[in-house]
Amino acid sequence: DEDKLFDERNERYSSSTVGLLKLLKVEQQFTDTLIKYAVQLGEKSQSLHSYLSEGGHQSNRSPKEKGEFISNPLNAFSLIRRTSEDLPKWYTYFKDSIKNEDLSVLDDLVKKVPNKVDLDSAIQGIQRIERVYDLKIDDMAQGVLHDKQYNSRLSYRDLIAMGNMMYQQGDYQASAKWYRIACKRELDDLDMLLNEVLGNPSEYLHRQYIKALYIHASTISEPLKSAEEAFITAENAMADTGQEDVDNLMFNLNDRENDLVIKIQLYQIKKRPTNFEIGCRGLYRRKRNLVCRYNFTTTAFLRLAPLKFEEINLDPYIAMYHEVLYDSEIEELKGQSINMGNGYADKRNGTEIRDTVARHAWWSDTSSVRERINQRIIDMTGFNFSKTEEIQVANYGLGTYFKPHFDYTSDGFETPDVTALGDRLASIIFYASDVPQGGATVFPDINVSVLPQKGSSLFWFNLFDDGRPDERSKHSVCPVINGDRWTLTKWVHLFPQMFIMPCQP
Ligand SMILES: O=C(O)CCC(=O)C(=O)O
Ligand SMILES: [Fe+2]
Repeated sequence: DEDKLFDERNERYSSSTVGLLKLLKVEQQFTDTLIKYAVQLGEKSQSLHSYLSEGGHQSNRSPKEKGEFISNPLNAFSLIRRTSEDLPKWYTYFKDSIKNEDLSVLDDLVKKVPNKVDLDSAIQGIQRIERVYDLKIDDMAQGVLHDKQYNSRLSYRDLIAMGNMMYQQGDYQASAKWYRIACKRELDDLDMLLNEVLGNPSEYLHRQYIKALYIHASTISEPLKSAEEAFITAENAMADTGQEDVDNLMFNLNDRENDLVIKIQLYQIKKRPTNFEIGCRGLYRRKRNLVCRYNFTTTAFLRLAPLKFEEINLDPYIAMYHEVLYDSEIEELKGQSINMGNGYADKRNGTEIRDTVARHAWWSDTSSVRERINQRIIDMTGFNFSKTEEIQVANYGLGTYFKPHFDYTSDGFETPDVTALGDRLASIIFYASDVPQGGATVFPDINVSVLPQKGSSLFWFNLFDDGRPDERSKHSVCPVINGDRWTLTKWVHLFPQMFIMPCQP
C-alpha cells in the first residue's frame, strides 16, 4: 500500500469540503450497513449503539446541514479520525461476529476510508488553526473556536490522536495539552463496551501524558539540556515503571489543585507570532485615506452598470470590486467542480509528503458562465485577454492554507501559461463563498488583510509597469477556521497588455 500512500494524485478527503462531503457519505453507508446487521450481534449490539450515539453520527441531515457540519473543523477532524481508525475495527468485529452473512458491501466501503496521509493532514490542519489563531486546546476540545461555542466537541480518541501526533513531532507542550484533556474526558465517560471493539487506549494514554509532561517540564527547568535527551530519559524511565506507579502518578496529576498548576504551566510559554499570523488574527492597523466609489470609466459597458469599487492599498495597488459574481454563477461553478486535483504550495521533493493547499481545477468546461465571468473581468479592469481563457477554481479544506508566496514566476519556475503569455502581471481572486471564521487573504509585508466576501473580487499587481517583480505582492491564504472557502483565480498575463499599459520610458 506504500505506493498508494505517496501517490499525490490520490484524493485527500481533508483538503476540501467537497472531499469531506464524500467521506460523510462513505461513513453513512458504512454505519447504515452496520445497523442493518446489528441485531445479529445480540447483546453486543449495545456497543454499536453507544458508539453511534457519540457526537457526529447523525443521519437525516439536509444537504445544507451537511455542509455546515463539515465546515466545522472539529467535526471534519472527528469524521476523518473515526473513519480511518474506528471503521476498520468495526469491520473486523462484524466479520468475526457474524459468520454466515454476506458482508461484501463492507469489503468495498472499508477500502474507501482515509489513509494515514489524509489523517495526518487533518491533524496538521487542527494544529495549524490552533497555532495561527493562538487558540486554546482546552477550548477547542470543548467546541469553542475563536470565542464562538459550537455544538461539537472532540471525542476521547480524537484527543489522543492529536496528542500522539504532537508527541511524534516533538512538540511536548502541545502533546501534554491534548493528553491532559483526554485524561479528563476518560474520567467522564469510560465505556467498557466500546473498548472491546476499538481497544482500550487508557494505559498508553497515561504513560504518554506523563512522558510529555516530564519532557516539557525539563526543557523549561534545564534549558541547556536538549529535548532529545529529555525524551530518552523519559522513555527509559517509563519503560521501567510498573502500572501501579503509573496509576499513583495519575492519581496525583488528576488532583484538582495539581491539575490547575499543570494547566497554568502548559499555557505559560507562547511563541511569538509571525507577521502573517498577526494578519490572520485581524490585528494589522487599519489603513487611512482610502476611498470607496463607483467605477464608471473602465469600459463602455460600465457606464451602464457601474461597479462598487474599494481601494485596499495604494502602493502597491490593491482594490476590491464588490458584488461582481452572482449566486447562480457560483452554484453553476460548484456543480462543475466535483473532480478537482490536489493543489500544493511547494515544489515536489523526492517522496516527501507535501501539505495540500486545497483542491483545485482549471475550469475547463467552456461554458457560457465562464465566458461571462471572463468578460466581466475585462469590463472591470480594462485588461486584454480572450474570454475563452481558463479560470482556476479552488475549494479549501480542514485548516488548509496557502503559505506566503508570489504569483509571478520570475524566480525560476515557469508554467505553460507563463511561457505562452508572459508573466502574471496581476491577480484577480473572486470569492465564491463567505467564510464565517478565518480564510483571509493576507499580504504580510505591507500589512494588508482582506476577508472573503461572497461575490466580491480582489485585484492586485504582481509586477511593476516595466515587468519587474514587485516583492511587496507577496501574499498568502490564512487557514480556514470554520467555513467552506471557494475561489476563482484569474491571472492577467503581461504580453497581451502590451498596448494597454505601455512601459515607462
Ligand atoms: O485565495 C486567495 O485568497 C489567494 C489565492 C492565491 O494566492 C493563489 O491562488 O495564488
Ligand atoms: Fe497567489
